[in-house]
Amino acid sequence: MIPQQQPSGMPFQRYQPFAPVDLPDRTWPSTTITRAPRWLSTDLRDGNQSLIEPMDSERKREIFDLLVRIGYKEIEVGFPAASQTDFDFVRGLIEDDAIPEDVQISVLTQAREDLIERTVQSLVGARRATVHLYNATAPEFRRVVFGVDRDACKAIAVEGTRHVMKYAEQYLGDTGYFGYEYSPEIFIDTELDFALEVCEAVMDVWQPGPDREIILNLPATVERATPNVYADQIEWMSRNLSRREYVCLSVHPHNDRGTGVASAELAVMAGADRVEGCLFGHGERTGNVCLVTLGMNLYSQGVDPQIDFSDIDEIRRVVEHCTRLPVSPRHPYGGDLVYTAFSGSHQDAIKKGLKALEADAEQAGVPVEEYPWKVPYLPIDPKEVGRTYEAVIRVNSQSGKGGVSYILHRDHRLDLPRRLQIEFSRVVQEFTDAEGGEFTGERIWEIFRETYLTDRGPVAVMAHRSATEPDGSYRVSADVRVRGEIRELVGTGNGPISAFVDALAGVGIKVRVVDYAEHAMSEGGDARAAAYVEAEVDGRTVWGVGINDNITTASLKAVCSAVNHATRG
Ligand SMILES: CC(=O)SCCNC(=O)CCNC(=O)[C@H](O)C(C)(C)COP(=O)(O)OP(=O)(O)OC[C@H]1O[C@@H](n2cnc3c(N)ncnc32)[C@H](O)[C@@H]1OP(=O)(O)O
Ligand SMILES: CC(C)C(=O)C(=O)O
Repeated sequence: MIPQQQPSGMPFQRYQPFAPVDLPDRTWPSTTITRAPRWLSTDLRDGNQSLIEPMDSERKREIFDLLVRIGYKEIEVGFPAASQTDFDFVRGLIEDDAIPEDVQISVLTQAREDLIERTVQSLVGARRATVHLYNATAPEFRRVVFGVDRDACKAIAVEGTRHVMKYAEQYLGDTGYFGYEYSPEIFIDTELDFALEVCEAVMDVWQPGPDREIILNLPATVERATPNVYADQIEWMSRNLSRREYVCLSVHPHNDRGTGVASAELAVMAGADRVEGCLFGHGERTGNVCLVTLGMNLYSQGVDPQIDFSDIDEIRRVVEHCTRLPVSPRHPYGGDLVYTAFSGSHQDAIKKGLKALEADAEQAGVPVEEYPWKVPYLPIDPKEVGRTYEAVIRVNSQSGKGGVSYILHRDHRLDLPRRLQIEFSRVVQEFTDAEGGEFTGERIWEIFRETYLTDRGPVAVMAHRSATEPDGSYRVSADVRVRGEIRELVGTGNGPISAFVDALAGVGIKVRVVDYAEHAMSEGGDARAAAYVEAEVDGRTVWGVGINDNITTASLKAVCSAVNHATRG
C-alpha cells in the first residue's frame, strides 16, 4: 500500500496564495536569452545593509575594485545619507579617482528632501552617477507604514523625483553624466495599474527621451510569488509603459522563496533589460539574486556574461573576507563541492565523459579545451573558473570503481583493467566502510601499494635473466626470494610470464594466468611500465601488479604480486 501523507498540523491557513496576473497572451515562455542583460551590483548597498557587521571603507573598496576588475559597469556604492561611513566612501571613490570612465556608480535614497540633498552632495565631481530613489507602493505599505492613499503615495515619488532634479542641478550642474533610477519598492505586491501610474508620473517629471534614459526598477523586494508570476508582471509593465524605448526596465529579485535566479531569468525573458543583484547572493534576509549564478548560467548556455568569472575562487575569497560570511560549499558554480562527485555512478560517468571528450577532440583535430563541452554531471568545464580536475572525483564510502581508478590514473597514470578496478574498489570500500570519511589520493595509493606493490608474502623476484632457446621457447632464470630464502629458479614457456610461472611450479607455487595487460606509464624511451596479471593461485583468482622501468621485470613482479596477494588473502 502507498504510504498516506498526514496533515502537518501547521497553521498554513494563515497564508493566502499569490494572485496570478491575467495575461493569457503572455509571450515570455517562448523566448530565450541570447545576450547578457545590463547588470547592477548592489553588493555595497543592499548587500552591505544586511551584513551582521557592515563593511568598513577598506572592505568596501576591496569589493568595489573586484567588481570593476571582473567587468561590472553599474555599481550601487551605498546609501550616502544613511551614515558618514557611506558618505565618505562615495567621496573617497570620487576624490581618489577610483572610478573608471566607463563605470557608472549609483547611490540610493528615500524620497525625503533632506536625504536627497545629502545624497546628491555625495556625488559632486563624479563623472558618471545615478541617483536611485525609492518609495514603497504596495497597499500594505501605503496603509501601515506610510498611512497614505494612492495619490499621496504617488506624490512621494513625484516630489522625490523633483527634488533629485533640483539638487542635481544645484550641486552637479553639467559636470558629468547624471542618471536617474526610480523603484516602486515592493513592486511585486503593488497593483499593476498603480505601479504603472506611479512610474508614468515619475517619467512625466524626468522626461526621458533620446540620451536621457530613465531606469525603472521593479523589485521583488520580498519574493512571494512563483517566478512565472513575476515574469507576467514584468511583461505586463514592459508592454504598458509609455516611452518604452527610453526606459531601462530593471529587475531586483530577492530570494525569499529560493527562486530568485529563476525570477530574474524569467523576468529577462519577459523584457527586463537590467538585473540588480549581489555576488554570491548577499542581501536582505535570504539575499538578493546571485549575480555569479546568473552570469554563469548564461555562460553555460554559450552566452557571454560580460563578466570574467575565470578566477571564481578569488572572487569568493574577496566576498567572504569583506562580508565576513561564508559561501556555502553547495553554492552554484563557486562552492567548494560543486564540481565534486563522491558517488560511484557519477564518478563512472564523469570518468568516461572526460575520456570521450579527449578522444572526440583528438578525432576532430581540435584542442580539447576548445572542443564543445559535454561531460555527464558537469554543466561546465571546472577549469574555466579556475578549478582543476583534482577535486572533481573524491572518494568516500559512496564511491565505486570509477572514482578509485580515476584517481589512480590521475595521480599515477595507471590504467587498471576493468576487473582489477572492481577488485581494488572492493578493497577500498572495506577501508572506507570501516574508517568513514573521505579518502585522499595519497590514502588510496597507500592502500594500492599495500595490496599490490608490497613484497610481503612468499615470493619476490630479485633479478632475472632470459634467453630464447633454439626451439623458439623462452627460458627464464630468476633469483627469487621463496619463503625467506633466495633461490635461483629456472623455467621455460612461450614468453617471460609462462616461463616464470613454470619456474615457480618447481618450488610448489602453482599459478594459472587468466589475464594480462601492460602499458607505459609515461611517454618516451625511458618510460616506466605497469603490468597487470590476473591469476588463479590456490583456487583463488586475484590480481597482481608490477611497476618497473623494464616491462619484463614489471610482468614477473605482477606474477609475484598475485601470488602474495592470494596468500595474504
Ligand atoms: C528595500 C530596501 O532595501 S530599501 C533600503 C533600505 N536601506 C536602509 O534603510 C539603510 C539606510 N537607512 C538608514 O540608515 C535610515 O533609515 C535613514 C538614515 C535613511 C533614515 O533614518 P530615520 O530618519 O531614522 O528614519 P527610519 O529609518 O526610521 O525610516 C522610517 C521613516 O522613513 C519613512 N520612509 C521609509 N522609506 C521611505 C521612502 N522610501 N521615502 C520616503 N520616506 C520613507 C517612513 O515612513 C518613516 O517615516 P516616519 O518616521 O515619519 O514614520
Ligand atoms: C530599494 C529597492 C530597489 C530594494 O532594495 C528592494 O526593493 O529590495
